[in-house]
Amino acid sequence: MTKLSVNINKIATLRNSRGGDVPNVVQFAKDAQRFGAEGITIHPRPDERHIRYQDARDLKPEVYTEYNIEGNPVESFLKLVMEVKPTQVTLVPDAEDAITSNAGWDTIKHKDFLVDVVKEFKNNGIRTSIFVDPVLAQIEGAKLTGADRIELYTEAFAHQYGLGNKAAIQSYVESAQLASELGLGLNAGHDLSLENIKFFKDEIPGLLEVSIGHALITESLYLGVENVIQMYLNKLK
Ligand SMILES: CC(=O)[C@@H](O)[C@H](O)COP(=O)(O)O
Ligand SMILES: NCC(=O)COP(=O)(O)O
Repeated sequence: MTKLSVNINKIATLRNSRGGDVPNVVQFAKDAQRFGAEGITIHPRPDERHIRYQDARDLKPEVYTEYNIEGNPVESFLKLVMEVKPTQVTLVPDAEDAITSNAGWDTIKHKDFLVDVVKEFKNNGIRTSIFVDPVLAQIEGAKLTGADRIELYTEAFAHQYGLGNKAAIQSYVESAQLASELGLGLNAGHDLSLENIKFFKDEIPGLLEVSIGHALITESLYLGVENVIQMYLNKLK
């Protein structure tokens, strides 16, 4: 059984584009859970260009499924996560100006830093996950940080799958097998979609959770737009 955690960054992006509070991210999270989402993921960035730190606090009492906060553990992020105490924190090594996440951790180079951060989160009862590329040495490194889980960075898989290259799954299968041998839980995310999720899930053993945002919101627009246009036309008769 693989849990679906809905990443609501894009809802905040839409809200911020107009000022005001439409769409309301807390209401969206409540509705997403009502519709079956098994978790809510947010990825606050230091510039707060989509999810804001205050959103993370406002969501806390309303997220009764798994609450997953992702981000680079800079000082302000550490403080926020300690205050909000989500179910899980996913550590992602984003550069400040990155448009979106574009790489997993170098868990070997940053081992000492990650060990300290993971220990602090675990001491506060927060499950920890490390965002990594499907590279065996990096997964061994993630194990040495003391993290509970890894999140496999699936951008490369999604891109190759879209080009018809299903063999791109191989490094993810091997990564999943190693994670299982090492006793690491397995999450995955980035650019997963209705097009590629079934294949990914079927091929990857022990997949505990996927977090999906960009495609899920885009697909929701396309799958909903016909209905909404008809509703407007009915009101304009
Ligand atoms: C870690 C990951 O792959 C996602 O959290 C992704 O980075 C979403 O962030 P943006 O919504 O800022 O693209
Ligand atoms: N951890 C990945 C995530 O939360 C969503 O990434 P994406 O679906 O927006 O690419």
